[in-house]
Amino acid sequence: MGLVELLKSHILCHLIIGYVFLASGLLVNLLQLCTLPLWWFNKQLARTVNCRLGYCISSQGVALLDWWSGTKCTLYTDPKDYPMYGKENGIVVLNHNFEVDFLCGWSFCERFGVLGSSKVLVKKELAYMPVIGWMWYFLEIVFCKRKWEEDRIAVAQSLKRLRDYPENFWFLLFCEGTRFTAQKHQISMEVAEKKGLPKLKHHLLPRTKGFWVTVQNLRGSVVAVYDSVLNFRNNETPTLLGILSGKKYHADLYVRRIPLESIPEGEAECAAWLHKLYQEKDNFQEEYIQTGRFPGPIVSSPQRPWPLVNWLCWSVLVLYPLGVFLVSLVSTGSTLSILVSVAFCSAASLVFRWMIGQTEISRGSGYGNKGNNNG
Ligand SMILES: CCCCC/C=C\C/C=C\CCCCCCCC(=O)SCCNC(=O)CCNC(=O)[C@H](O)C(C)(C)COP(=O)(O)OP(=O)(O)OC[C@H]1O[C@@H](n2cnc3c(N)ncnc32)[C@H](O)[C@@H]1OP(=O)(O)O
Ligand SMILES: CCCCCCCCCCCCCCCCCC(=O)OC[C@@H](O)COP(=O)(O)O
Repeated sequence: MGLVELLKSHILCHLIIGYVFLASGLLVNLLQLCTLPLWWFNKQLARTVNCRLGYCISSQGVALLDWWSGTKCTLYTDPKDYPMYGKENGIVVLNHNFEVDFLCGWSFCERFGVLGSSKVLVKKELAYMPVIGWMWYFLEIVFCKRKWEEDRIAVAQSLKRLRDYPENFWFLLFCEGTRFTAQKHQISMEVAEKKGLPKLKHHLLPRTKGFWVTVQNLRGSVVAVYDSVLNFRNNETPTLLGILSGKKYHADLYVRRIPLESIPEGEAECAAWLHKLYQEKDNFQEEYIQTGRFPGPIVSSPQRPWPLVNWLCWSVLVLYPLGVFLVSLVSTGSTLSILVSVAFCSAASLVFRWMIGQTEISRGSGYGNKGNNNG
């Protein structure tokens, strides 16, 4: 292991990265709070400002993936569709097998200039997470309880609000509703069998209501569905802790652009369309596993330097006062103030570790497990 690798895997580096993320993130949350009065005077300006502020947080995740761990993300897509990416609103339908799929998603959003404005249908539990969850309130992210009876009105209302959004956005949908595990897969295939649907090998059976309600409510504002399939080379299953330790992975993403007008309007027809899409996605995954590649050509989608620049700026901004504080603490501080500072740092480290834990499939919810549809 080289010196740089050793350094990247050192806990002190992780603590510094965690501190920069939490301190800058909470500062940005505070700035977002300050934009509240602006919503009354100029809603569109408030939204644009919040997109920029949100970028300050989510691009740190991209910097971690692209620049710190050096993970490569390769795009397979039709070159004819490529110029449209980032220039129109799209619904992204992605498989949900990996703990860092959201980071790869963010990385592609960044490359196409839609990171600050990117949206997702996300479980309500994540709304309470400091920094990310609080940022999402101001970005008008759509939250769901994964209980259709309670979600149907609220989700439709949140979606309707996005119709006049001033920035181009990608709306991410994990139609499987939860991360892939062997047990959830087995149970969802029992449901598929009962419904007379073909079995899927690499996906859970998609939940169709969220997709239908999204397509219905964003019609006219969203132009296309981006059917996306993500996998990692060498059968790797990357983790956020691995990325934090500087481990390099290689992601491959296949994107297929499907015009929204080709999707049926009726609920049953739309559900059937989605089930067919998942059978095709399953075939693409099988092809990847057999051949190590997705169909179609590789299109170069270069990284931009802005996530790194943003990260360095925030690091200077929050590490400098920390340094000054630590020097004065050591030189003039009482034992009590040193103890209080140590306790505070330990609590912040625990919060950071807890946030990372939210990405871990082994700590995932029981939703989709037997007798626990909504756990
Ligand atoms: C590549 C570019 C990427 C771009 C990235 C862009 C943006 C990035 C932005 C942010 C990144 C951050 C990422 C954060 C990640 C976190 C994401 C999540 O939180 S995923 C979880 C939340 N999302 C969803 O659940 C979406 C999918 N779910 C739905 O659509 C649901 O329908 C619902 C609207 C949530 C409602 O949930 P409910 O449980 O009530 O579902 P249903 O009514 O659909 O369920 C009943 C239905 O399902 C059948 N059933 C029962 N058991 C199962 C089972 N195990 N598997 C499948 N189906 C099952 C049951 O028979 C019912 O069937 P029917 O509909 O016929 O009645
Ligand atoms: C410098 C930059 C540092 C960045 C460090 C980032 C620190 C930690 C940030 C955590 C951010 C987490 C935000 C997204 C969490 C995504 C978790 C996820 O994918 O949710 C799963 C749900 O879909 C389904 O849940 P399950 O039913 O599978 O359970």
